[in-house]
Amino acid sequence: MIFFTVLGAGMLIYWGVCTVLAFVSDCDLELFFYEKFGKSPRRLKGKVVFITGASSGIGEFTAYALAKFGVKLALAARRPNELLRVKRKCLELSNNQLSDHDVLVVPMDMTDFQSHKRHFQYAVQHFGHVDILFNNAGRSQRALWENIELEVDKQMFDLNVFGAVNLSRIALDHFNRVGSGHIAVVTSLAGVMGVPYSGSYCGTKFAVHKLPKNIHVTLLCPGPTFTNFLAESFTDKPGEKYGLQVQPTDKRMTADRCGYLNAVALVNKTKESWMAIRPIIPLAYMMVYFPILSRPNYIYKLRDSKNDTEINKKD
Ligand SMILES: NC(=O)c1ccc[n+]([C@@H]2O[C@H](COP(=O)([O-])OP(=O)(O)OC[C@H]3O[C@@H](n4cnc5c(N)ncnc54)[C@H](O)[C@@H]3O)[C@@H](O)[C@H]2O)c1
Repeated sequence: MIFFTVLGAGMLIYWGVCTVLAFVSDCDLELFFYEKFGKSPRRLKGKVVFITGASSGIGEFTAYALAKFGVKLALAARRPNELLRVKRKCLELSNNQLSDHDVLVVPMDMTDFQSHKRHFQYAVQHFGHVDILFNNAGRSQRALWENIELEVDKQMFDLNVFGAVNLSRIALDHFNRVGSGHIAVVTSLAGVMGVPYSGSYCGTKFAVHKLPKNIHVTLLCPGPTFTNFLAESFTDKPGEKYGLQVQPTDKRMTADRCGYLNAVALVNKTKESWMAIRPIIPLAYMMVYFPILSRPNYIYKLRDSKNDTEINKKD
């Protein structure tokens, strides 16, 4: 009995501290601690990181955050010109820590699974090895779940889930051979708690939270971030893009800040890190610790049972 009382009190204190700190910080308690007192991303200098979706948004800014600390990079995405632009900026930001040879451009489509091995091997041959695979390429969605055509679900799972799964298996084979390695996956807070109008997207993000963990895996869960995300989002129809540009007045984390927090999470090898502007993190803590709050059915039931009582009273 005493054991459970102490355990309960401990959990309440932990939850309280997390929630209070989350109101003053833009990330979860563990990442908040590591940013202040943990290892600096400087320690990643000389490591090789393979980043997918490096041509824009979170992938691009994570590449910049790492380049500033002298991390060697394989930049993968579909558009070679955009990757070359990111490469030039990485070299500039590295302040002479990186040479042209240290930033490799790898044009590839994540849904062309047959090509994954060839592209990953290209980076391995170029650098001699890869230390970290940073699975980031992905697209969101804006659509009412009941209207989504199955083809859209399939395309989304191909990109957000099977692309990362297939490439991670190839990387794992390499990591097993060289005896070390680290896989990171940019999922989302939408993989921690459901968000409206993004049914299949949440499904893809929850799915990658369940990757097997026989190697160190870091799950990175950003909330809303300034990127091309909404412009590129799937809708309910195959081939359509949502096409909404985020506005400077929108409340979102900058991709620059998100990229830096990703670098902190990588060097400190966190298991799961959340990052978002206030007050999304305390909300996430509440949803995770009190999941009943995220079940609208429960609220409806409460309302219905109140109505029933009132009807019964009238009867
Ligand atoms: N922006 C947000 O608010 C937000 C929030 C949570 C999670 N995320 C996640 O962050 C990741 C990056 O998204 P972003 O916000 O930077 O969006 P973005 O559209 O700016 O970047 C997506 C990147 O993925 C690449 N990509 C898309 N399809 C590809 C394909 N078939 N093959 C290879 N590369 C492909 C794009 O070229 C681009 O480089 C995604 O996994 C997304 O789910 C974003």
